[in-house]
Amino acid sequence: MSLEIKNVTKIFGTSRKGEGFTALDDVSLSVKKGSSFGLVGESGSGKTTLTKCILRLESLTSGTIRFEGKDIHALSKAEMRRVRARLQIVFQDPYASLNPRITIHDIISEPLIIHRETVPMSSRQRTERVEELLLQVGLSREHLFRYPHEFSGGQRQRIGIARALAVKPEFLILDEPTSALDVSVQAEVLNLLHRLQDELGLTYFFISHDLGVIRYVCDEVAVIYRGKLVEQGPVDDIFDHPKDDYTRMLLNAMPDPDPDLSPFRRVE
Ligand SMILES: Nc1ncnc2c1ncn2[C@@H]1O[C@H](COP(=O)(O)OP(=O)(O)OP(=O)(O)O)[C@@H](O)[C@H]1O
Repeated sequence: MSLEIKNVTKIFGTSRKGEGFTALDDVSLSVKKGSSFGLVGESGSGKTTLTKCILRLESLTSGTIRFEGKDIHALSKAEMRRVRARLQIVFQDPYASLNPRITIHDIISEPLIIHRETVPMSSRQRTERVEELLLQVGLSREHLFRYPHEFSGGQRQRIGIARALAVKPEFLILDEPTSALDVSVQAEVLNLLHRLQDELGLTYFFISHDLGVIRYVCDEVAVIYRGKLVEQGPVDDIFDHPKDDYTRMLLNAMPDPDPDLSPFRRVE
């Protein structure tokens, strides 16, 4: 198993009297190596909190999170640094997540510099790696020394993906990676993610409030509502035979439940 989350509870602002806000309530899920696991839920349901707990940016109130068998919240700082190199994140907003003042070369090089102990490289090797990554995500060498404002939203998200792949991670957290993009551009980025998963054997933890995207990308899905997982299982089972009222409500609110009519058709 790549990622195993067991009975995770996160309570914010616990006082001595034990009061607080329960953002995650006894959440358990497992992500198989090489699969795409979708986490779907409306705004405020706890998706970001769970991501932060996986990345150890938030502590847990109780429960465990294991990445490749290692208890993330029990690792030393040095061990956690090594885990972080294998577990990267692509952020929702490709406009906000790229520093406008530095070149694409420097943006994509950043993780290679941060993780230089784990992945030692000369500056020449770094530039070669950045060039290779640009080609991998459908950009080219001539983009190396340009700045983020010279790119479209879809191209910026490709740069964000290249940055996440720089240190050759096994696991990508994709936090609403296409929700800031136009629908036609979303499909391109999703097709790119599919191709990269096949080529590089990546495992995806895909966060979205968009069920169309989840159905297109994921093998398994968990539905989160007010910090609780209300339903989880293979995507087709959950979409075709939802058991929970909240899942049914989400599916009914979906504008286009027929995947054959979806703009997210896979381009082989
Ligand atoms: N540091 C914090 N202190 C107190 N409450 C918090 C904190 N962080 C998040 N919360 C609360 O936890 C709940 C879950 O928030 P979270 O950001 O995880 O939701 P989300 O599903 O990611 O939403 P969105 O899709 O809007 O990003 C929200 O009610 C939020 O107000």
